Amino acid sequence: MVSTALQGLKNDIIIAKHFLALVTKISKLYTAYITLYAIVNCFDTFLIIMAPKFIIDELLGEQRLTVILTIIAAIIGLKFFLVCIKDFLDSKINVENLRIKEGFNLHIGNIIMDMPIENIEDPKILTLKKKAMFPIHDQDAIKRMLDGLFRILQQFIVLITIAGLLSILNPLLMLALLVIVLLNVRLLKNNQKNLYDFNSALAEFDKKFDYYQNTTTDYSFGKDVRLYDASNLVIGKIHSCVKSSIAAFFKLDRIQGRNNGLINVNLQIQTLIVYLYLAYKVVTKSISIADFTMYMNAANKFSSGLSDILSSYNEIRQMCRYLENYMKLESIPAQKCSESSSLDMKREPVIEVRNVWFKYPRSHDYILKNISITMNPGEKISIVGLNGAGKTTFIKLLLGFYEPSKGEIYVAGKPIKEYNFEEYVRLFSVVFQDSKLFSFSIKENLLLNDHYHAGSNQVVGDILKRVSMYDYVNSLNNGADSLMFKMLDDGGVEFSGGQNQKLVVGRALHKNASILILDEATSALDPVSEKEIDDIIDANTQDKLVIFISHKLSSCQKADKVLFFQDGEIAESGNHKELMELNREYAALYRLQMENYIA
Ligand SMILES: Nc1ncnc2c1ncn2[C@@H]1O[C@H](COP(=O)(O)OP(=O)(O)OP(=O)(O)O)[C@@H](O)[C@H]1O
Repeated sequence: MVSTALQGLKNDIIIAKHFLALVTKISKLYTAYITLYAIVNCFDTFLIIMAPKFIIDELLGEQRLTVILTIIAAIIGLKFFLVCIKDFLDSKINVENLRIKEGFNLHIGNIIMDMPIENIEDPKILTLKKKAMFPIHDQDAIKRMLDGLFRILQQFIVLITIAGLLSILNPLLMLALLVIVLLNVRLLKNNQKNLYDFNSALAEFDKKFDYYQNTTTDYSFGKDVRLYDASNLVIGKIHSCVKSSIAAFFKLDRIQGRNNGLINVNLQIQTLIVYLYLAYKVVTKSISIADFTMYMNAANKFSSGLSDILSSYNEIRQMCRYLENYMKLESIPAQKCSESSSLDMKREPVIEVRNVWFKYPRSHDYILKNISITMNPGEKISIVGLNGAGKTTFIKLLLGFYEPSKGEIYVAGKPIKEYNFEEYVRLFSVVFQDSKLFSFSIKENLLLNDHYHAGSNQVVGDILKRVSMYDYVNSLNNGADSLMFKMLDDGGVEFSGGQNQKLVVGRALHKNASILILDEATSALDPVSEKEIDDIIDANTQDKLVIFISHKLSSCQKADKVLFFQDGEIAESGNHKELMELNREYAALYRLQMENYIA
């Protein structure tokens, strides 16, 4: 039991130290301001305890007007000085607190951007992200933890002084105060445990609520919601989510209310004990009226100080529980590992897929089964198959987003996992059907990090010409500097699905990587644009390995190799002619598609 408690304490110290170090890295001044605040608060407390004694002593003693006025002036002056310092520190701490929040946002953003894609798709990681960010955004966890640490420091100084004062009067009185404080701490601890459980449950509700809410406001969902009359279903899900979170809130409120009531009763009992004891001391002339006031203040400050230390500690523990999730998220290794070997640029990036099996994390069934294939530079490879056959999954493995469950993929003679990820993905230009454009300018979207470079306007012009968008973009008021989409600015430009896809293809061609992957890249294009883009791709990728996934089997005719995926396996492979002669599934599907076109 004791060792578990010690282990818990050790854990909390590690967490607190970690966050203190992170905070100091973001803002060096924050800890300095908050320490100064704690020291000023100590002075304030001593002033509250001692000041009345001096006045009352003089009032009940010699009653010298000048002395009384001097004491009052000194107290007011000192109090004013302390308040000014506290106000000054408060404003500084608030500013630094904002800086720290932003710093943590940036930190978490970097962690997520560096995370392997498989983690970003993982619902458990999404919940962990929610749980990690919730306390920082909604609970002010960092500030509360640091406040707690410095409150403990402050109260510790105060308590040692008061404990000495009260022990001289009567050690038993101190013991009684200690017992009541401990009872209250237990109740507070119970409150905090319930609050933690509640907030953990709330993160789950929040994740669902955000998703459902998004379906009501996101334009891309909006179309389907209206067309398929799904609004009742979505609203029903929001209602049930809200109902569950309200029920959890009521439960929390009931427990907190009961505990807070008991804490108040204990506090009243404590006040009664101290009043009775000090009154007895005054009646028996053991202490003066001024001493009565001073001891009364000291006793109040002692119990409130001790409660504060213990509740601060509980608060720190609770914040540590919250922040553990943040540390768990931080501990997820980034996609790249720096000691990985470099790509040998002199070697041709031949891809050899050797007996690869794959299932998604936490899934039972293999999505890819015993895939083996070699792909050489300059080859045009078409991957086809019915929905769900595993085509995109295969691409995700090639890109190193996921590692095979069994088998290995070699590129330029080395397993993918031995490469530095950032360097490895430079080999690929990829266009997915749902590739994203950002709400940035057209130029930034096309060039990304290269948009700062000199001559970037010329480069953008060339890209736009290649994808037949030059005239259209030039006709816009701000040309290639026009902001895309209206999310951030009403003046943003909204392109059609096909135009967006042309820009995505332009971005991929500009990257000029050795391997081009097109996953249904031209599915949103009209026949004229599709032919244009196909020609552009053909003209720009002569020496490159091009892998394209398409449901239009006619596109396979120009491929050097067609891989027909069926239930996660390469069921047929060869060129179009060979597969037609084989006269199996591919040939049947091809004929079916041709008949449909003719019909
Ligand atoms: N992130 C994921 N987690 C778990 N299963 C997944 C995930 N992504 C895809 N799957 C499953 O893997 C299987 C293959 O999906 P994949 O997207 O690779 O098929 P596809 O051949 O590209 O299909 P389509 O032609 O419809 O695009 C599907 O059954 C799908 O449900």
